Formats: sequence, structure tokens, C-alpha cells
Amino acid sequence: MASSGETRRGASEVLRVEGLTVQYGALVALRDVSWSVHNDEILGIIGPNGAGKSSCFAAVTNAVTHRGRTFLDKADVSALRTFDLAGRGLRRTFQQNSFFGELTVLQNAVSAIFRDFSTDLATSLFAPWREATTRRAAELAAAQLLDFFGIARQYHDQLPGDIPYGVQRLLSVALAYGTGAKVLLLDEPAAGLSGGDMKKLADVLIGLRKRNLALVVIEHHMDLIMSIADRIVMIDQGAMLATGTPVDIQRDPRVREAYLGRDE
Ligand SMILES: Nc1ncnc2c1ncn2[C@@H]1O[C@H](COP(=O)(O)OP(=O)(O)OP(=O)(O)O)[C@@H](O)[C@H]1O
Repeated sequence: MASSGETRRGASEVLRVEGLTVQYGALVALRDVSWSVHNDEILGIIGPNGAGKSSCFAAVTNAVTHRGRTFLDKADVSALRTFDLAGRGLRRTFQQNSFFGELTVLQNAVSAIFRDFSTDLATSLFAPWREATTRRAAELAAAQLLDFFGIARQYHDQLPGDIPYGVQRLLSVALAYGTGAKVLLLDEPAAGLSGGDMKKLADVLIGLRKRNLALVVIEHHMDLIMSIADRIVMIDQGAMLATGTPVDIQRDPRVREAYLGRDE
């Protein structure tokens, strides 16, 4: 793990966004926001409700009309579709859990793996014998994926709606990760979690960072984000208000003011 502010050997910039601006009709939800994230790094994005954090992810993944540019591994990917960005390893989760409710946890993980190897799947449709082999390999890989995310075997054959909420949150991150990602954008992964579940999530995110991933995490749980993030970007009313290490951010009077309300 790279500690805050430390110069990290071998780290390279994976994702950079420049001047992201999102407008919904007359409302400017995000204004000229720029940041970057390296591999082996967790960047936290914080800000009050309605600050523009989710709009920032929507712009990065080209899921909303916006201005500004996105660079993935130094290549300008601003014009790529969301699906193609995911194919290049830029993936996101949403505030709400998203899985196939009628498939088991393991089947959901298999789907994520097939999604990532969609070309192989298309080929396999024309060769049933190969399909069986591919499916067995995918089931094995899916079980390993779930293991890595700490999702116990007892849950693999259950429907996602029947497993504990904390495990559902981990499943959402696991499915976004699939066969691997370069950058994961996580929108409030700890929403609704507390205590032990939050600790498990923190351990998973730290484990992903150790796998050389770049993580960008929107989070309202300050204890969590301040303890795992290497750097923080604070957004308020659509604009970047402050950026720095968790220690810098916690000391910044503008951040306190934005959260606690402005004194009249
Ligand atoms: N599709 C949309 N159409 C119109 N306005 C929107 C849309 N999505 C978001 N907004 C508005 O844009 C602003 C920023 O919203 P956004 O969801 O990006 O904020 P946020 O920081 O993620 O908030 P929260 O922490 O509550 O999730 C808010 O005023 C919101 O009401």
C-alpha cells in the first residue's frame, strides 16, 4: 500500500480527466473538474448531497453529454462509448446494487465473466462441446472471483436478493470488476453499511489496490474514505473545492464549511 503523499515507485497515471462540465438544462451540475488517478492508488471523491459527484462518473464513462476530456493510459478516450470504455478496463458501479435478480450469485458472476469474454461466447455458440468446456471454466473463474471478494461459498447458489445486504454490496463491486479492470469507479460502495461489513469492504478495496488497480471512490462515510484513500478530491456545488491527502482535507476549513453549512 502506498501511503499518502509518498512517491510511489512504478506507479503510473492510468486515468486523467480534464475540465469535465455537465449541464442538465439550465443546471450546471459539474463545472471544470479535473483529476487523475494512478495504479496502486485510491482517489476519494467527497462532497455534500447534490454536489455533482455521480455526474462526474457519468461524464468520465461518457454516459451523459458533457464537455472536457478523458485519458486512459494516456490515450484520449473522450469519444469512446461507455461499453467500449468498459472493454478497455474502465468500469463503474452505481449507488444501487445492480445484478440479475433471477440468477444465482454464481450465475451472476459467470455472466460478468462471459460479458468480458463476449467474443469467446459468440464463438462457443457454434460449438456446443466447446460451450460446455467454456462454461465449466467460467464457473471456476466465477467462484474464484467471488472468493477474492470475500463472498462465502454458502451464498454462491442463492439469489442475490436473499443474501445479506453487506454481501450484496461486495457482489456489485465483484461484478463490475469481472475478469479484471484497470480503473474501478465506485459510487458510494459503503451506502447502507456499518461495522463489520464496512471493514470487509475496506479490506476488499485495499486488496484491489494491491492488485495494481486504480480506484476512484465516491463516499459519504468519512471514516472509511479518510482511512483508505491516498488522495481526496472535494466537490461542492459542481466545482472542485479542495484536493489533497486525507489529512490536508480534514484540516481544510472550506471542507468543514461545505459540510457543516456556511455561517451567516
Ligand atoms: N439526469 C439528471 N437530470 C437533471 N438533473 C440532474 C440529473 N442528475 C443529477 N441532476 C442534478 O444535478 C446535481 C448533481 O447531482 P449528482 O447526482 O451528480 O450529485 P451527487 O454529488 O452525486 O449527489 P449525492 O451525494 O446525493 O448522490 C443535483 O442538483 C441533481 O439534482
